[in-house]
Amino acid sequence: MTATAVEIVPVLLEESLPVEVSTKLIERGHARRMGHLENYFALLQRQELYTNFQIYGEFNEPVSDSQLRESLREILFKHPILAHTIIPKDQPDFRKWYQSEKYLNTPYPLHDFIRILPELKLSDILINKQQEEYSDILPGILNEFESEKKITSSLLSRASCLRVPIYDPKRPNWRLLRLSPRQFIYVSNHCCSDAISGVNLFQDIAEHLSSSSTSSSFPREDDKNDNNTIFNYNSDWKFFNKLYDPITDKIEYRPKVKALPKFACSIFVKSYLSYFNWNGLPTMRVDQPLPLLHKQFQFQLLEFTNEELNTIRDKIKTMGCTFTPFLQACWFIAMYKCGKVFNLKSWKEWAIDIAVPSSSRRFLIEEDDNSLKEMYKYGSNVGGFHYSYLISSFNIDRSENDKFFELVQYYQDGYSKSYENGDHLIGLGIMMMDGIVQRKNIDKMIKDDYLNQTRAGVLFSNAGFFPQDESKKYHVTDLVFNQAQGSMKFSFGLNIASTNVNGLKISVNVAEGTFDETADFAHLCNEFKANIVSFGGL
Ligand SMILES: CC(=O)SCCNC(=O)CCNC(=O)[C@H](O)C(C)(C)COP(=O)(O)OP(=O)(O)OC[C@H]1O[C@@H](n2cnc3c(N)ncnc32)[C@H](O)[C@@H]1OP(=O)(O)O
Repeated sequence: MTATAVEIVPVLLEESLPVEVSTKLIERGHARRMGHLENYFALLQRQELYTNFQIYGEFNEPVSDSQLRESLREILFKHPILAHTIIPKDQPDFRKWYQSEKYLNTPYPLHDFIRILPELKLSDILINKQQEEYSDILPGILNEFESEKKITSSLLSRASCLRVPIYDPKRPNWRLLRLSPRQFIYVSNHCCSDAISGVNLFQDIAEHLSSSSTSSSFPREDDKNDNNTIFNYNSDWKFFNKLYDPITDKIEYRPKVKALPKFACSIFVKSYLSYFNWNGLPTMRVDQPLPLLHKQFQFQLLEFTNEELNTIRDKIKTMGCTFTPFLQACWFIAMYKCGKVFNLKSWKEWAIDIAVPSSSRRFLIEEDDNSLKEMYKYGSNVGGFHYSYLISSFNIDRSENDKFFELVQYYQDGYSKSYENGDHLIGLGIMMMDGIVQRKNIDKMIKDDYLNQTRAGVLFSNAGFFPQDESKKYHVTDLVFNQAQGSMKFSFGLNIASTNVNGLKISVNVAEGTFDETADFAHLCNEFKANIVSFGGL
């Protein structure tokens, strides 16, 4: 990196507390500064680089507003990270401030504070009750749902444009959208939340409703029992657990110096020897007018029943593999065979990059029980690797089962190694290194890296398999995970989740301009589906 003005401006240490954060709140563990990873997701919002991710969740039974309110009350006391908001820097127009040259040219090694909200009402959570704020987008989503009564590609496409503002003094960084008495969409701007958190919220609501007795564990003061209030901090603060320490305090994301040459090589391959989406539009900020934002990605939802999922799971298990590398191989072969993605004549196009996010909770070291994993079940607790794969290795026909599973095994080995050798954390860990945090403005670094760039490969995000106990009075019957890449430089996005009730759901998206015709994207998705059917033993 070259020397820039960023390096010579003295580090600004914000020693004084913002007015919204008292020492009392900090002592109670109800306010603290964000960690490096939490700050990364906050900067994606303040620099307008990412819209949201969603988890569509369906319950077997209707869930009323009052059931929802009571469940959230219990869950939020236990997991106060769900009740947080971020406190902006003390600037009159703080949104402009975060995008000003002055801010962007100053390193801020101390990140902004989060604190538990002073009060939370169900109407702060339910988008349906925020008609005014969402007037441009909500009617379209609800009308779309009314006509189909189920989750569809075009509904996901609309939902991918929802925004959840950060730095809201009254509302947290997530919302619920009620589609019907049983069907909801969890929408998060990714601040202190990830796909697993969204799934956990649905599962915890079902768990609470299945087990709830008539008396609450957290009695309310009578006058607050207004059918809307979830909590009031002043009267309820004793019920809240402490906010956990940022996961980056528990897990070392920062790479060892000896890992850096390999990382530099991989950047070289990604930059000079890889697939680039020259036809697509360059990446842009996400604060675009809605019609333009809506057009940026095309979506397709692929569905497999639970019986089909079981067959696939059995087949890949007998081959000694897990699900993600299997799907990954099916996808790349489809990209190759559809004939419309790779420019096979270019001497520079050898590889394509793939980023696979993972839950970094796997790296938490439990002392005596599972309490740490339980504590961190909500949060932006992710890692992931970002590799390049040889395009020529994808040339496999559906008749070549052995060759196919050799490729899956190769990916599988890569996964296993990445959990041990630090590859899983290095991409995010680089921006947490002291030399960078102390000397650079991270917002600027990421913004410059993400914006106005040609898109490249694939963001392959598998939230996982979430088995449900169908004997429980309330349980989750369906999950769909969806997001658009925003300014993250990927042309293709796959977001995956499954249950043992309604099976496997894969939301695939492609950036505008990648294909000349809509039919080409449909063809790619059909190839992908046909590969899953064929190699999955269906
Ligand atoms: C907006 C955002 O939040 S982005 C981040 C979202 N993504 C995540 O959080 C990623 C969470 N997932 C993980 O961390 C995963 O471990 C990965 C993606 C790194 C690797 O996945 P895998 O190697 O497929 O599986 P993993 O070892 O976790 O799987 C456990 C089991 O579930 C199976 N499985 C995993 N995903 C699925 C699925 N979608 N459907 C069915 N079964 C699945 C595996 O095959 C494996 O089965 P087995 O125990 O019978 O062998």
